[in-house]
Amino acid sequence: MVIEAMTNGGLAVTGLNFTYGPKLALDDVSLTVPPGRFCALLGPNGAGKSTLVSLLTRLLVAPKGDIHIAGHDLRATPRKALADLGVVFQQPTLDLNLTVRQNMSYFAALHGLPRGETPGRIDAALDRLDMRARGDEKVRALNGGHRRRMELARALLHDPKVLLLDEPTVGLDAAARQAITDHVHDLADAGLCVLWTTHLTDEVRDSDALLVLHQGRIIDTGVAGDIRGAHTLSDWFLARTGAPA
Ligand SMILES: Nc1ncnc2c1ncn2[C@@H]1O[C@H](COP(=O)(O)OP(=O)(O)OP(=O)(O)O)[C@@H](O)[C@H]1O
Repeated sequence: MVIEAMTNGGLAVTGLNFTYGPKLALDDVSLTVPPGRFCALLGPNGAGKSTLVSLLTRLLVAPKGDIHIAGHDLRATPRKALADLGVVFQQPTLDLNLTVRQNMSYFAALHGLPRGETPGRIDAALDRLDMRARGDEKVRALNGGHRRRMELARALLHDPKVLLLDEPTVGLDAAARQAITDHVHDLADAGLCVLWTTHLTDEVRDSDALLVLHQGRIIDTGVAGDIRGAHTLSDWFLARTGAPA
């Protein structure tokens, strides 16, 4: 499974460690997510989710361990690895005074995408999220759910093989949370490798791959429905980590 994820479009992490001074934030973290899989990384506050996201996006560099994105070693070939990674960060990163298309054009330029291809790519990405009709509106005019959906469309603009989302539903109402969760499951069904971090058990489907991160360690890994057994995932998670979800 590790070899498959390393070579054909998935995500593979092996033996990752990270400390903030004396504080051990990640302890020997390994995981694999193959293409076409929605993997939920579930962890209570302080588990180390944001640290892992920072390492996967190279905002931080781990002293120990390896990360392969779509077969590219992030340490040895960071440009190639990051070119295959789409990211939705926890905090929105949109210019509210620009239109949806303008925000996306700027991102396309940052990624070095050919100018001639940009309008077509924007249309395709907006279509995937049912957002084409909103393309010429200023982001300020969109509600929180549509802003997130737009960020998701933007993350797909360069056609990444791996999509990373860091608690992407923070601040959204129930309907918008459901919509964005459904959209990302559809993207995984269409072949994308998805790693979705959350502390909310209701975002995880029984058929999803599940990794449970607690105090910097992966303590459970498997299919969500198998892991929770006869309990609700919420009850199981509370018993396992002591954290309400
Ligand atoms: N800059 C920092 N300096 C020192 N300790 C830090 C720093 N950032 C995070 N930590 C600690 O590292 C551990 C992991 O934090 P991290 O933010 O990665 O967890 P998290 O699962 O993302 O939590 P949350 O859901 O609250 O964002 C926590 O104990 C946290 O207090």
